[in-house]
Amino acid sequence: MEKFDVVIIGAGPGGGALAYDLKAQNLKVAVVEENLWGGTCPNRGCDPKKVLISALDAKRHAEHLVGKGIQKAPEINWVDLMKFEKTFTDPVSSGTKKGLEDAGITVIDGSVKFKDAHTIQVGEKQIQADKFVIATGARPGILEIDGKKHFKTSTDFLKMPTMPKIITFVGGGYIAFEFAAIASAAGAQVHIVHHNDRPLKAFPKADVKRLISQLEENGVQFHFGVDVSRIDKNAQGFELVSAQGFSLQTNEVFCTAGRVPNDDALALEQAGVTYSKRGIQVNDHLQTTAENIFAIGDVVDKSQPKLTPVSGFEAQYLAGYLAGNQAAITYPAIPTVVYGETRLAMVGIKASEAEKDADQFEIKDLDLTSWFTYRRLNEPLAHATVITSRKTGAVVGASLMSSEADDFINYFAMAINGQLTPENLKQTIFSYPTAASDLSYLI
Ligand SMILES: Cc1cc2nc3c(=O)[nH]c(=O)nc-3n(C[C@H](O)[C@H](O)[C@H](O)COP(=O)(O)OP(=O)(O)OC[C@H]3O[C@@H](n4cnc5c(N)ncnc54)[C@H](O)[C@@H]3O)c2cc1C
Ligand SMILES: NC(=O)c1ccc[n+]([C@@H]2O[C@H](COP(=O)([O-])OP(=O)(O)OC[C@H]3O[C@@H](n4cnc5c(N)ncnc54)[C@H](O)[C@@H]3O)[C@@H](O)[C@H]2O)c1
Repeated sequence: MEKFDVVIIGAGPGGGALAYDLKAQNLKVAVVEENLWGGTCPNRGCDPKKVLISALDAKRHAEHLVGKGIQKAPEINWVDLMKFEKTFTDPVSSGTKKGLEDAGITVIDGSVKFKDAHTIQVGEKQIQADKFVIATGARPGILEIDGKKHFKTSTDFLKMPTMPKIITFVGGGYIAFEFAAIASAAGAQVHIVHHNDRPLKAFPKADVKRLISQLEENGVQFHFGVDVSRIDKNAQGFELVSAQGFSLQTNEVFCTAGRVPNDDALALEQAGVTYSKRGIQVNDHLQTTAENIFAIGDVVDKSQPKLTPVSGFEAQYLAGYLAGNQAAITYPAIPTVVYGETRLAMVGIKASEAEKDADQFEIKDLDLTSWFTYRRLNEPLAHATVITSRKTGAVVGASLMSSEADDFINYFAMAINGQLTPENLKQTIFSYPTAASDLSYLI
């Protein structure tokens, strides 16, 4: 039976990064992957999504400048866009696997099941290790309703050969908002059906309201307070039905009501690892309830957002811990972004929390549409909410909305993590005219 120092289960951004770090410590490392090497982000998540966002950007930027130097806005050709997207996704799996192999890491294809805390089964093979790291990520969740087999998922959307005339997303989270923006820019009639009145719940209510208005102006239709209970197939496509009498006809329906951790097929009971529908339970060393088994990334039950750089941060932490650094994991302020024509980005303390402690925090709420940075693009929506500490002057939180907010939020993340004050910022010269050169007017 083959034996390793560490076996990593799952070759996504978390597992992949950890494998290189542990190999650099001269450990005998193997990675097991059951699907595409590279995991969700580069194959069926962030990266292909952002390729589609590039086409949306080109169209919307041009639209805003029609009559201001641009003659006509371009149209998105979905078939060509998909071909372009494939040039990014097609090489990922083989390239990732080869990269690991070339670094001297053992790569094994197959699904893992634990036999005990030191042994796994992969196909016919049993493999032993001193330590295991579970980095199996998450998969699209499917609502338990009649006709659920008709649901398509985010993975299907990102390889959809043609854009349907009418497209519906059930569940108003990151994926629904991002794909709705893409699909409507590509010419589809788009619906988002959400079970309550609070989509994108983690983001500030006022910002989400602005985003909804913008999407509505682009033709997206929202249906709030609707619990879809059945999907019926018919000649035109599908009918979505609720017990309260809601009915909607669509050509395709996507379940975008959250993702579920891949912790249920690993036979974790055999290894003494505690897990639930929320993910694998870990302590502040990312150690599971089995002493020699750790977990990182989207498969972990945690309060931090489940994002690629968070999986990478945990991989980096765990490599340090296994090398002997005993400190508990502490997360920096984590920026999160909803992509679309206007990005909605936030980091640090939210305005809703700061409002409760007005003695401690100052909140600036600014419409930026008339600022040079956004007026030159004739952007319809540019907004910033910035929260600073009254005591130190340091920035502690921000939420930003603009076509540049996905990049711009990173300056705020650095300012928060570095506890930068306006005085510190004055010591930096930013290139001008850029969004960053507006920083001193915002903080
Ligand atoms: C549509 C979409 C868009 C997204 N956009 C963004 C974004 O813009 N920015 C961002 O930061 N994040 C984004 N995310 C989230 C991001 O993709 C994840 O947070 C990230 O991929 C998590 O990395 P991971 O390594 O923890 O897990 P994953 O990337 O999911 O990798 C886990 C791997 O484990 C494998 N595996 C599972 N079970 C087993 C088993 N039993 N045996 C062997 N292998 C197994 C899987 O096949 C997979 O390859 C997006 C996700 C989706 C779906
Ligand atoms: N830009 C990014 O960073 C990005 C983009 C896409 C995905 N992701 C990651 O993937 C995760 C999953 O994305 P997602 O959009 O599927 O999930 P999500 O958790 O962001 O949103 C799911 C939404 O569905 C709603 N919902 C739940 N049950 C429902 C029902 N029965 N009917 C209608 N609505 C229902 C929830 O209230 C929630 O608002 C994200 O949380 C994030 O971790 C990140």
